[in-house]
Amino acid sequence: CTRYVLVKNTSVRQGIVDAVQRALKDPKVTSVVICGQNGKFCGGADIREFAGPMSGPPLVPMIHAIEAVDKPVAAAIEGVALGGGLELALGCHYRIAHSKAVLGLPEVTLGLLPGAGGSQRLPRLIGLTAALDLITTGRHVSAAEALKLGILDQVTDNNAVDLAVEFVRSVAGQPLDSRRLSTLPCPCPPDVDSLLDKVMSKVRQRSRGALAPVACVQALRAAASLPYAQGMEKERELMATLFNSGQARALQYAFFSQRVVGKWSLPSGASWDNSTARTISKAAVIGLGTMGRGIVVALALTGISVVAVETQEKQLAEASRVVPAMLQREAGRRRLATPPGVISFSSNLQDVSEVELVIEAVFEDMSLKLQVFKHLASVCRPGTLLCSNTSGLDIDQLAAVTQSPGLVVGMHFFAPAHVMKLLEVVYGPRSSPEAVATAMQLGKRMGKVGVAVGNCPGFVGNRMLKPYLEQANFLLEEGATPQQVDEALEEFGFPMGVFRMSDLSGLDVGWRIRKEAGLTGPGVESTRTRQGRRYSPLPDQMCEAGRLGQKTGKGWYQYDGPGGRVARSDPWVDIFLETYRAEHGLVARSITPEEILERCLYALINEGFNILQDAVAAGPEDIDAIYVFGYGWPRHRGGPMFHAGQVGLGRILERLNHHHSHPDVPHLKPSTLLRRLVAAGSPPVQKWREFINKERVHSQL
Ligand SMILES: CCCCCCC/C=C/C(=O)SCCNC(=O)CCNC(=O)[C@H](O)C(C)(C)COP(=O)(O)OP(=O)(O)OC[C@H]1O[C@@H](n2cnc3c(N)ncnc32)[C@H](O)[C@@H]1OP(=O)(O)O
Repeated sequence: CTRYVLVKNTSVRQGIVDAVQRALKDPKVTSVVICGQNGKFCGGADIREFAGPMSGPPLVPMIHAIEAVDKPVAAAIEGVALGGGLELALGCHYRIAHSKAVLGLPEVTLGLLPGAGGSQRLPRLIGLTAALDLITTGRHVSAAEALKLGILDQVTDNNAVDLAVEFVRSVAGQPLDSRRLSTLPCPCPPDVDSLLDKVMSKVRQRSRGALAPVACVQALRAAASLPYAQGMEKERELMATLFNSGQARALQYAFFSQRVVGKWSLPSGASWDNSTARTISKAAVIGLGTMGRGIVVALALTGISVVAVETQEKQLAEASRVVPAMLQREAGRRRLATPPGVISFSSNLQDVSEVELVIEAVFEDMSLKLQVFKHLASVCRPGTLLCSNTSGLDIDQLAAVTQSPGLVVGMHFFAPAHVMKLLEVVYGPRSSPEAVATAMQLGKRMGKVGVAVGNCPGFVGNRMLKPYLEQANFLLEEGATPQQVDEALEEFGFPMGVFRMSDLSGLDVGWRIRKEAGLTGPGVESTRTRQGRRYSPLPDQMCEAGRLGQKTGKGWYQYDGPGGRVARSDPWVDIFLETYRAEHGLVARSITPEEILERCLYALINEGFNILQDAVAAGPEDIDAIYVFGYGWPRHRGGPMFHAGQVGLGRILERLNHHHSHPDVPHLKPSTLLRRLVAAGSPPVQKWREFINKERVHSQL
């Protein structure tokens, strides 16, 4: 990393060891201040170095040696003190920070724990309860919060290094024993065991199957119950287990994927570093349903003035009441004092004439969207960027009805739009680099992880979801229950299985799309083959029976009335499935969780390979970021494409071939790209981009 001082970087550690030794030996030095370069204290270990063997002075003894020094040592924290950076500061006797500094122990988000004494020193400094919160969530805290928690001794709006120098001079000669955290007892509440048990069950529930949060609680239990040296031994053991786990590799990959997708590039050669984004200060949102309202809030939170338009009076009145409250709540959650943006509500499309960018968020219906785009093209001043919040419709068709198709892109938000991190920025064949750059930059301002994707039905996320859903329905036909399928997926780490999710989002969403595609509806014959492919009419029949999910109180599960949230299995569904199988001459068989995972996940992964092959996504990181941030793919499994690499591409190919050859499980024909990767010796995921580009040059894809 060029911008942050990283302690695992060998030369930095060696530099600190040498300087401290010089200071110790020099009788003229009475006190020491450790600071970073260029206003940044330390971002922690260099994550890239985790892949190789560690060289140079180890961190743990280095921090211990600093703590043992008999001259006062202060950390002057500017910018960030994260991970190993904060652990270094905890080894110092005093911590002085600038008011804008950010502190934290985010190791858990990288599949690790604070393994340079942080898990043992922090609870001794701020108490077990607060340390459990910071270490198991990895959340960053402001200097003000850190001061309140007791992590910092002083905070300044002026120069933190100057203050630290003045401070350590003032305490030179004073006893340091009480400042050496490793020597202190850990302040614990009286019911320490019950607290630890409670936190353990919370982290297990929150991050199903993730190892690091569990190890963090174990390390903190050691801090609470053991002397420091034994606690350190436990920290070392736990760290060694985590360090070599696939989960740490997956989470570190996810950290870099999130940054890789920001450096977008299009097949045309346009990219983040050769395209100029416009800065937007006034925008409009058309359509104030659930999505539109969330988008208005997300925009307003960035300080952009928003014209919120809804032509239906009732919906407009409701939105005018609900949106300000949503904005207030979200601003509070993000600890923003007052919502900065200004929102004006209108029922007149004419009122968007002065804005720089419009996001259309009307109902997902092409003819309606075309009508809105035509209208916008006539109302907006020339040069206005027109974006559609569509989840899979053709962006180019929308662009075609405007005078400037280059200024049209898709901005696919995920519900709730002011909360969910993912934003697919969809470029059509005519979208200009400027339009893509502006949408990506706007996404970043809204705190989203923006991923630039090509224009095809469903884009990346929903295109991959289709074969996944299809296989889940086929499994019901073959003998599985919705609970069995959901349990296998939830055990894998999804927060919700496919049927529970479908009940939450409403079964009618997919029903409408299938009707538009002519797959179901009046006049369509009720067979298990439609448009030449195996088709399961099960979800259509559920909708026909009025079971639309949570909103009707009944779907794949039953709920306590419409809008109910707690899913309970429903004997009606079992009878429905049995009757269906009998009608179609299907004999239920027993289906294992392994088969469920293979059929659902490998189908989704296979579509991911097709997407890479078609250049709809620039690289596997794009797909993985989409799935982690928008579709609940467990982050500790990196993303579907990373997971494929972990399982082994050869194995995925073999299982897809196996299911594909089964007479009743078509659709799983392995993608050409997957075959070619396997033939090339299954290179690691980080090499796929290069491989694909080479194959494309040689016309092998
Ligand atoms: C017995 C063994 C003992 C070993 C114990 C080791 C214990 C220590 C463990 C750790 O310290 S783990 C690392 C903890 N630190 C972090 O998790 C910080 C991660 N970084 C961030 O949160 C952010 O990057 C930031 C520092 C808050 C800055 O955010 P900003 O938005 O300003 O910039 P970014 O785009 O995120 O980053 C810029 C650039 O820097 C790269 N980078 C950032 N942090 C690291 C890192 N820790 N390691 C490697 N590289 C890092 C990032 O990827 C960007 O690179 P480019 O994309 O520009 O190439």
